[in-house]
Order: sequence, then C-alpha cells, then structure tokens
Amino acid sequence: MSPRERDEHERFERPRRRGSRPRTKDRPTYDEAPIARVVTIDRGRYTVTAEDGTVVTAMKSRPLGRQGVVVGDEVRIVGDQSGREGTLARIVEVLPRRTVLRRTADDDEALERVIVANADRMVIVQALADPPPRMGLIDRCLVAAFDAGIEPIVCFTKADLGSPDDLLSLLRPLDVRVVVTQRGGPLDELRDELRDHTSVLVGHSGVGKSTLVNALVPDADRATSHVNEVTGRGRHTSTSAQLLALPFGGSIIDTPGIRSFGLRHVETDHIIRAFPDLADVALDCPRGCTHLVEEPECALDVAVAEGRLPAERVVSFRRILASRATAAEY
Ligand SMILES: Nc1nc2c(ncn2[C@@H]2O[C@H](COP(=O)(O)OP(=O)(O)OP(=O)(O)O)[C@@H](O)[C@H]2O)c(=O)[nH]1
Ligand SMILES: [Zn+2]
Repeated sequence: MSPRERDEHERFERPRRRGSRPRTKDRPTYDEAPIARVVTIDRGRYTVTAEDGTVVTAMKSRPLGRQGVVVGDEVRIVGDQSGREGTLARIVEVLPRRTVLRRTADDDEALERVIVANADRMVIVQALADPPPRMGLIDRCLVAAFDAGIEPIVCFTKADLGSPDDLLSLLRPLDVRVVVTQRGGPLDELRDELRDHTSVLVGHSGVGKSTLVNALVPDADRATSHVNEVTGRGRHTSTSAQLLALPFGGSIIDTPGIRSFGLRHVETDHIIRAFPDLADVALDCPRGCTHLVEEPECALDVAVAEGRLPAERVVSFRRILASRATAAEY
C-alpha cells in the first residue's frame, strides 16, 4: 500500500462524529467516500462504475460484514479508484436500496435471495415463437415485479415468427404495457419505455435478449470486453447479472442468472397493491380472505356479480395469484 493510499485509508476508517446526531461510537462513517454503481459481480470481485464513468474493480471490505452486494447497488468505495489494471478498491457501504428483486432460493429452501437492486422497471422478454411463449411464466414474472414494487412491461420478440394477439388479450385485463419487437425492426417504443429508467430484463435463454441488448446498446460487446480487461476474466464464466448504460439515458440490467423465480415468499397483499381497483373492493372481504376462486365470500365475486368489476380482471388477478404455486423452474 502506498503512503497516499494509507492516508486515504485512515481518513475514511477513523470514526467521526457528526453534528448533533453522533453515530455508534465504534462505527466509522464513510459519508465522504465516493458513490459507485455495481455493474457486475464475478467470484467475489465487484465491477463498479464511478460517477465519472471510470470502471473500477472492488472487493467487499470488513465493515460490510455479511451484508450482500448485488448488481444495481449503489455503494461507497475507498482505496485505489484509478481503474488501472491490477488495482482493487474496497466497498465500505451499501446505500439504501429503492427496490429489491428477490426470489426464494429453492423450493426446499426458505432462504430469499436478492437478485438485483434499484431497478424501477422489469422487462419481461418472451418470444412469440421459437421458443413458444408461456403465459404462466409471464404471470410469475408479473408477481415478482408487483411484489418488488417494480413496474413491469412485457416485450414480445420475434414478431416475424408469430402473432401476439392471443397473449395481448390475456394481458389486457391486467393493464400491463406491451411492446412487440423483431430483429432489425424499429425499437423506438421500447426505447421510450426504458429511457431514464433502470430496467431489469428477464426471460429465458433463446428469447432474443442478447439481440435486443446489442441493438439498444451498440457498444455492449465493447463494454463487456473492457470489463474483461479489468477483471481478467471471461464473460461466459460469469452467471452474474450485468448493468449496461443506455446511450439514450437510463440503464438495463441483463440477468442471465435468473433461471427461476421461487415465489413462495410473496404475500397476496403485495400483489393486490398493483390492482388498486380490486384492492378497494377487497377491503370488504372477510378477514383472511385469500381472494382465490374457492373463497365463498370474497368481495371480488360480489363486485363482479353486481357489475362493479369486470369479470375478466378478477379472473386474471386470480390467475396471477395462483401462478405463485406452480413449478419454479423455467
Ligand atoms: N426469427 C427471429 N429470430 C430472432 C429474433 N431475435 C433473435 N432471434 C434469434 O434467436 C436466437 C436467440 O437469440 P439471442 O439474442 O441469442 O437470445 P438470448 O435470449 O440472448 O439467448 P441466450 O444468449 O441463450 O441467453 C438467435 O439465433 C437469434 O438470431 C427475431 O426477431 N426473429
Ligand atoms: Zn377476497
């Protein structure tokens, strides 16, 4: 460690008291350490971008303890932030997360894992054919988005191979926005949805995510190889999500690692929040009502019978609720 680095170390590690609201005696504060964003993670090495765009490799430092750091996190870093090859900064603090996308780790495991932090939009990518679209999978992604308070949109790809009409009629009662794309086709509508947002892309292998990402971020490959220069590791060994800045504002987080969304942790209350009209009516439900079709006195049924709610909206909401219980793997 150079003398300059050591100085910086001490400056940030010395506990400081602030004004009238002192922190715990032994806990250092890093309020002046620069903020960076985690763009990808590979075997304990965190690639972060500083506010000026410098790409820095960092590791977790002791003050974090067992706290997780995920892609999309905003962190404070100390140490060498030059980004030069072979240098390593340290992550000393994770800033409060605005959103977290999580999943139950496994069906036989009660653990929840955070996948991505601070996304405010989820793009559910499904091909119209090859591989065939699966409404059940869209439903499960919607549940995950509603649970996390992340606004979902559905992006149907490969429009040259199939028609979106049937799926559109299934989605219409859910009030979810949809864009339809095809390779080489216009992307203006999708760009409008992504601009100035942090969007997490989910979808299984082969749906055309890379094709989309490359069209949206023309230098995505270059950015990836730059990361490789820094970490000295190959892209394909990583199962981490990766955050890419969009040239028109905002960023996207590609998630090759998401193979499944265990959804056992998701509570009905979290889903119904995304359906304000139903939530209003459900205030009249008996205590503990699950709002599922077998509930004898669910207020949603009463409202449908009295013409206060469209039946198809309640049916769609129940399909979403029920999708939590279906197989996690996709
Ligand atoms: N016909 C057609 N094929 C497409 C379209 N978009 C992508 N493809 C093809 O579909 C295949 C999968 O596309 P990718 O972009 O690699 O899909 P991905 O979702 O990134 O898949 P992984 O890389 O395995 O995660 C490739 O052969 C693409 O050329 C499209 O709009 N129409
Ligand atoms: Zn009910």
